[in-house]
Amino acid sequence: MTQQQTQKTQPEVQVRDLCRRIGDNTILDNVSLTMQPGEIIAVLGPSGCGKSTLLRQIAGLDQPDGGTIHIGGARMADDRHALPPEKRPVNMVFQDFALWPHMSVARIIQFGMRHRRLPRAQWAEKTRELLALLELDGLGDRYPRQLSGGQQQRVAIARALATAPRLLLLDEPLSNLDARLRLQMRDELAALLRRIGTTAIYVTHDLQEALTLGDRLMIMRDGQVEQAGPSGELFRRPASTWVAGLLGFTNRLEGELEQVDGEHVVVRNGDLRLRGRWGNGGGRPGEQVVLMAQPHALKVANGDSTTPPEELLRARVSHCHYEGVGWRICCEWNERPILLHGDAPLPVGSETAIQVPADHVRVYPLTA
Ligand SMILES: Nc1ncnc2c1ncn2[C@@H]1O[C@H](COP(=O)(O)OP(=O)(O)OP(=O)(O)O)[C@@H](O)[C@H]1O
Repeated sequence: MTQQQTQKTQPEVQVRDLCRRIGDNTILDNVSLTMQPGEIIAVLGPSGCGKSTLLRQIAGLDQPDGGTIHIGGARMADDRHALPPEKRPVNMVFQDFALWPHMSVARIIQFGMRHRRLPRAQWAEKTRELLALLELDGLGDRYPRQLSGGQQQRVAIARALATAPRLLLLDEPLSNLDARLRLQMRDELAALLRRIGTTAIYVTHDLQEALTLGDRLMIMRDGQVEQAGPSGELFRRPASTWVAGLLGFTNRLEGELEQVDGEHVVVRNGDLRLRGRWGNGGGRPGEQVVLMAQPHALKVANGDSTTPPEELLRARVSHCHYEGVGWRICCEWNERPILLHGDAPLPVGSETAIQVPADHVRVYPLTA
C-alpha cells in the first residue's frame, strides 16, 4: 500500500478498548469507536452510562486504565501515557457553556487563539470570520449576560473552534436552553456543524437530538457500547429490547412464536395474532418472544379496516391527553400499558381495536 493510500484509509479518531475504573466501579468497559474525517457521531444513553467520561477521556481531562486513543494517527493516550489536554487537537463545548462573565465575546473567542499561538495580527480577522460563521456579527463587544441563551451557546462553539480543533466534543450543549430554543438550536447546530465540516462527537440523552445531529449513533449503557451504526440501521434492527425501548419502541407485549418466515414472524397470545420482524436473534415456533412496537405507528381501527379481526389488539382505554397535535391514548391490555396516538380522545373504560403494523414491530427471544 502506498503512503497516500495509507493516509486515505486512516481514521481521524480511533478509540480502542477504552477502560476506566473508579474504585469498584467500571465507568467505561472496553469502549471502541472509529471516526472518519468530518463525521459526526451522536453518543446516546441514559444518565450515568459514561458518556461524559468518554468525552473527558478523549479531551485529556481524565486518564484511561486501559485502551488507546488516537487522533489524526497520533497517540493521545494509553494506560501509561496521556497527552495533557492542551497538547491535543481537540476542544470541548460544555453543557453550561462556561463563558467567562467578565470578558467580551471577542476576548472569549480570542482566548482560544492565544492558546493556539495564532499571531496576534490575525486575531481580529479570525474573530470576525468566526462571528460571521456563527451569525454573531456585531456582538463582539457584548458580555455573556447581554446575550440570549442561543447566542451564548454559539459563542461557546466559536471559542472552541478558535483553537482550530481536529475534533470537536459537545457535551449536551443544548440541555440548558428552554424547550422552544432547544428545538430551534438543534436544527441550527446540525446545519452549522455540517457547514464547518469538523469531525465531532455529540453527547446527549435526547433521541431526537441524536438523530438530528449524528451521521451515526453510538448507544451506551453501563459503560459499554450497546450498539453503533447509521440511525436507519439501528431502527431496522435494534440489538436488544433495551435498545428498542431507547429508540421509542416502548409498547411491549409477550407471546408465543407461531410462524417464522425469514425476517417475518407471527406471534400469538390467546386469540390475538400479531405480525412483526425480528429485531435480533431468532427462534422456532412454540418459543416465547417479546414484541416491541412504536406508539406513533399504532392506529385505532375504524369501520373500514381491512385488518383481520384476530390481528387487532383489543385494549381498554385508561386515559387520554391532548398533545397539541392529536391525542396521546393510554390503554391497558393484559395488565400491560399500551400507548398510541390518535386524532380524537376515546371514552375512558371503552374497548378499542388497535392496528399494529408489522413494519413497526420488532420481535426478540424472551431472553434478549
Ligand atoms: N470522579 C468520579 N468518581 C466516582 N464516580 C464517578 C466519577 N465520575 C463519574 N463517576 C460515575 O461514573 C458514571 C458515569 O458518569 P458520566 O458522567 O460519564 O455519565 P453520563 O452518561 O455522562 O451521565 P449524564 O447524562 O447524567 O451526564 C456515573 O455512575 C458516575 O456517578
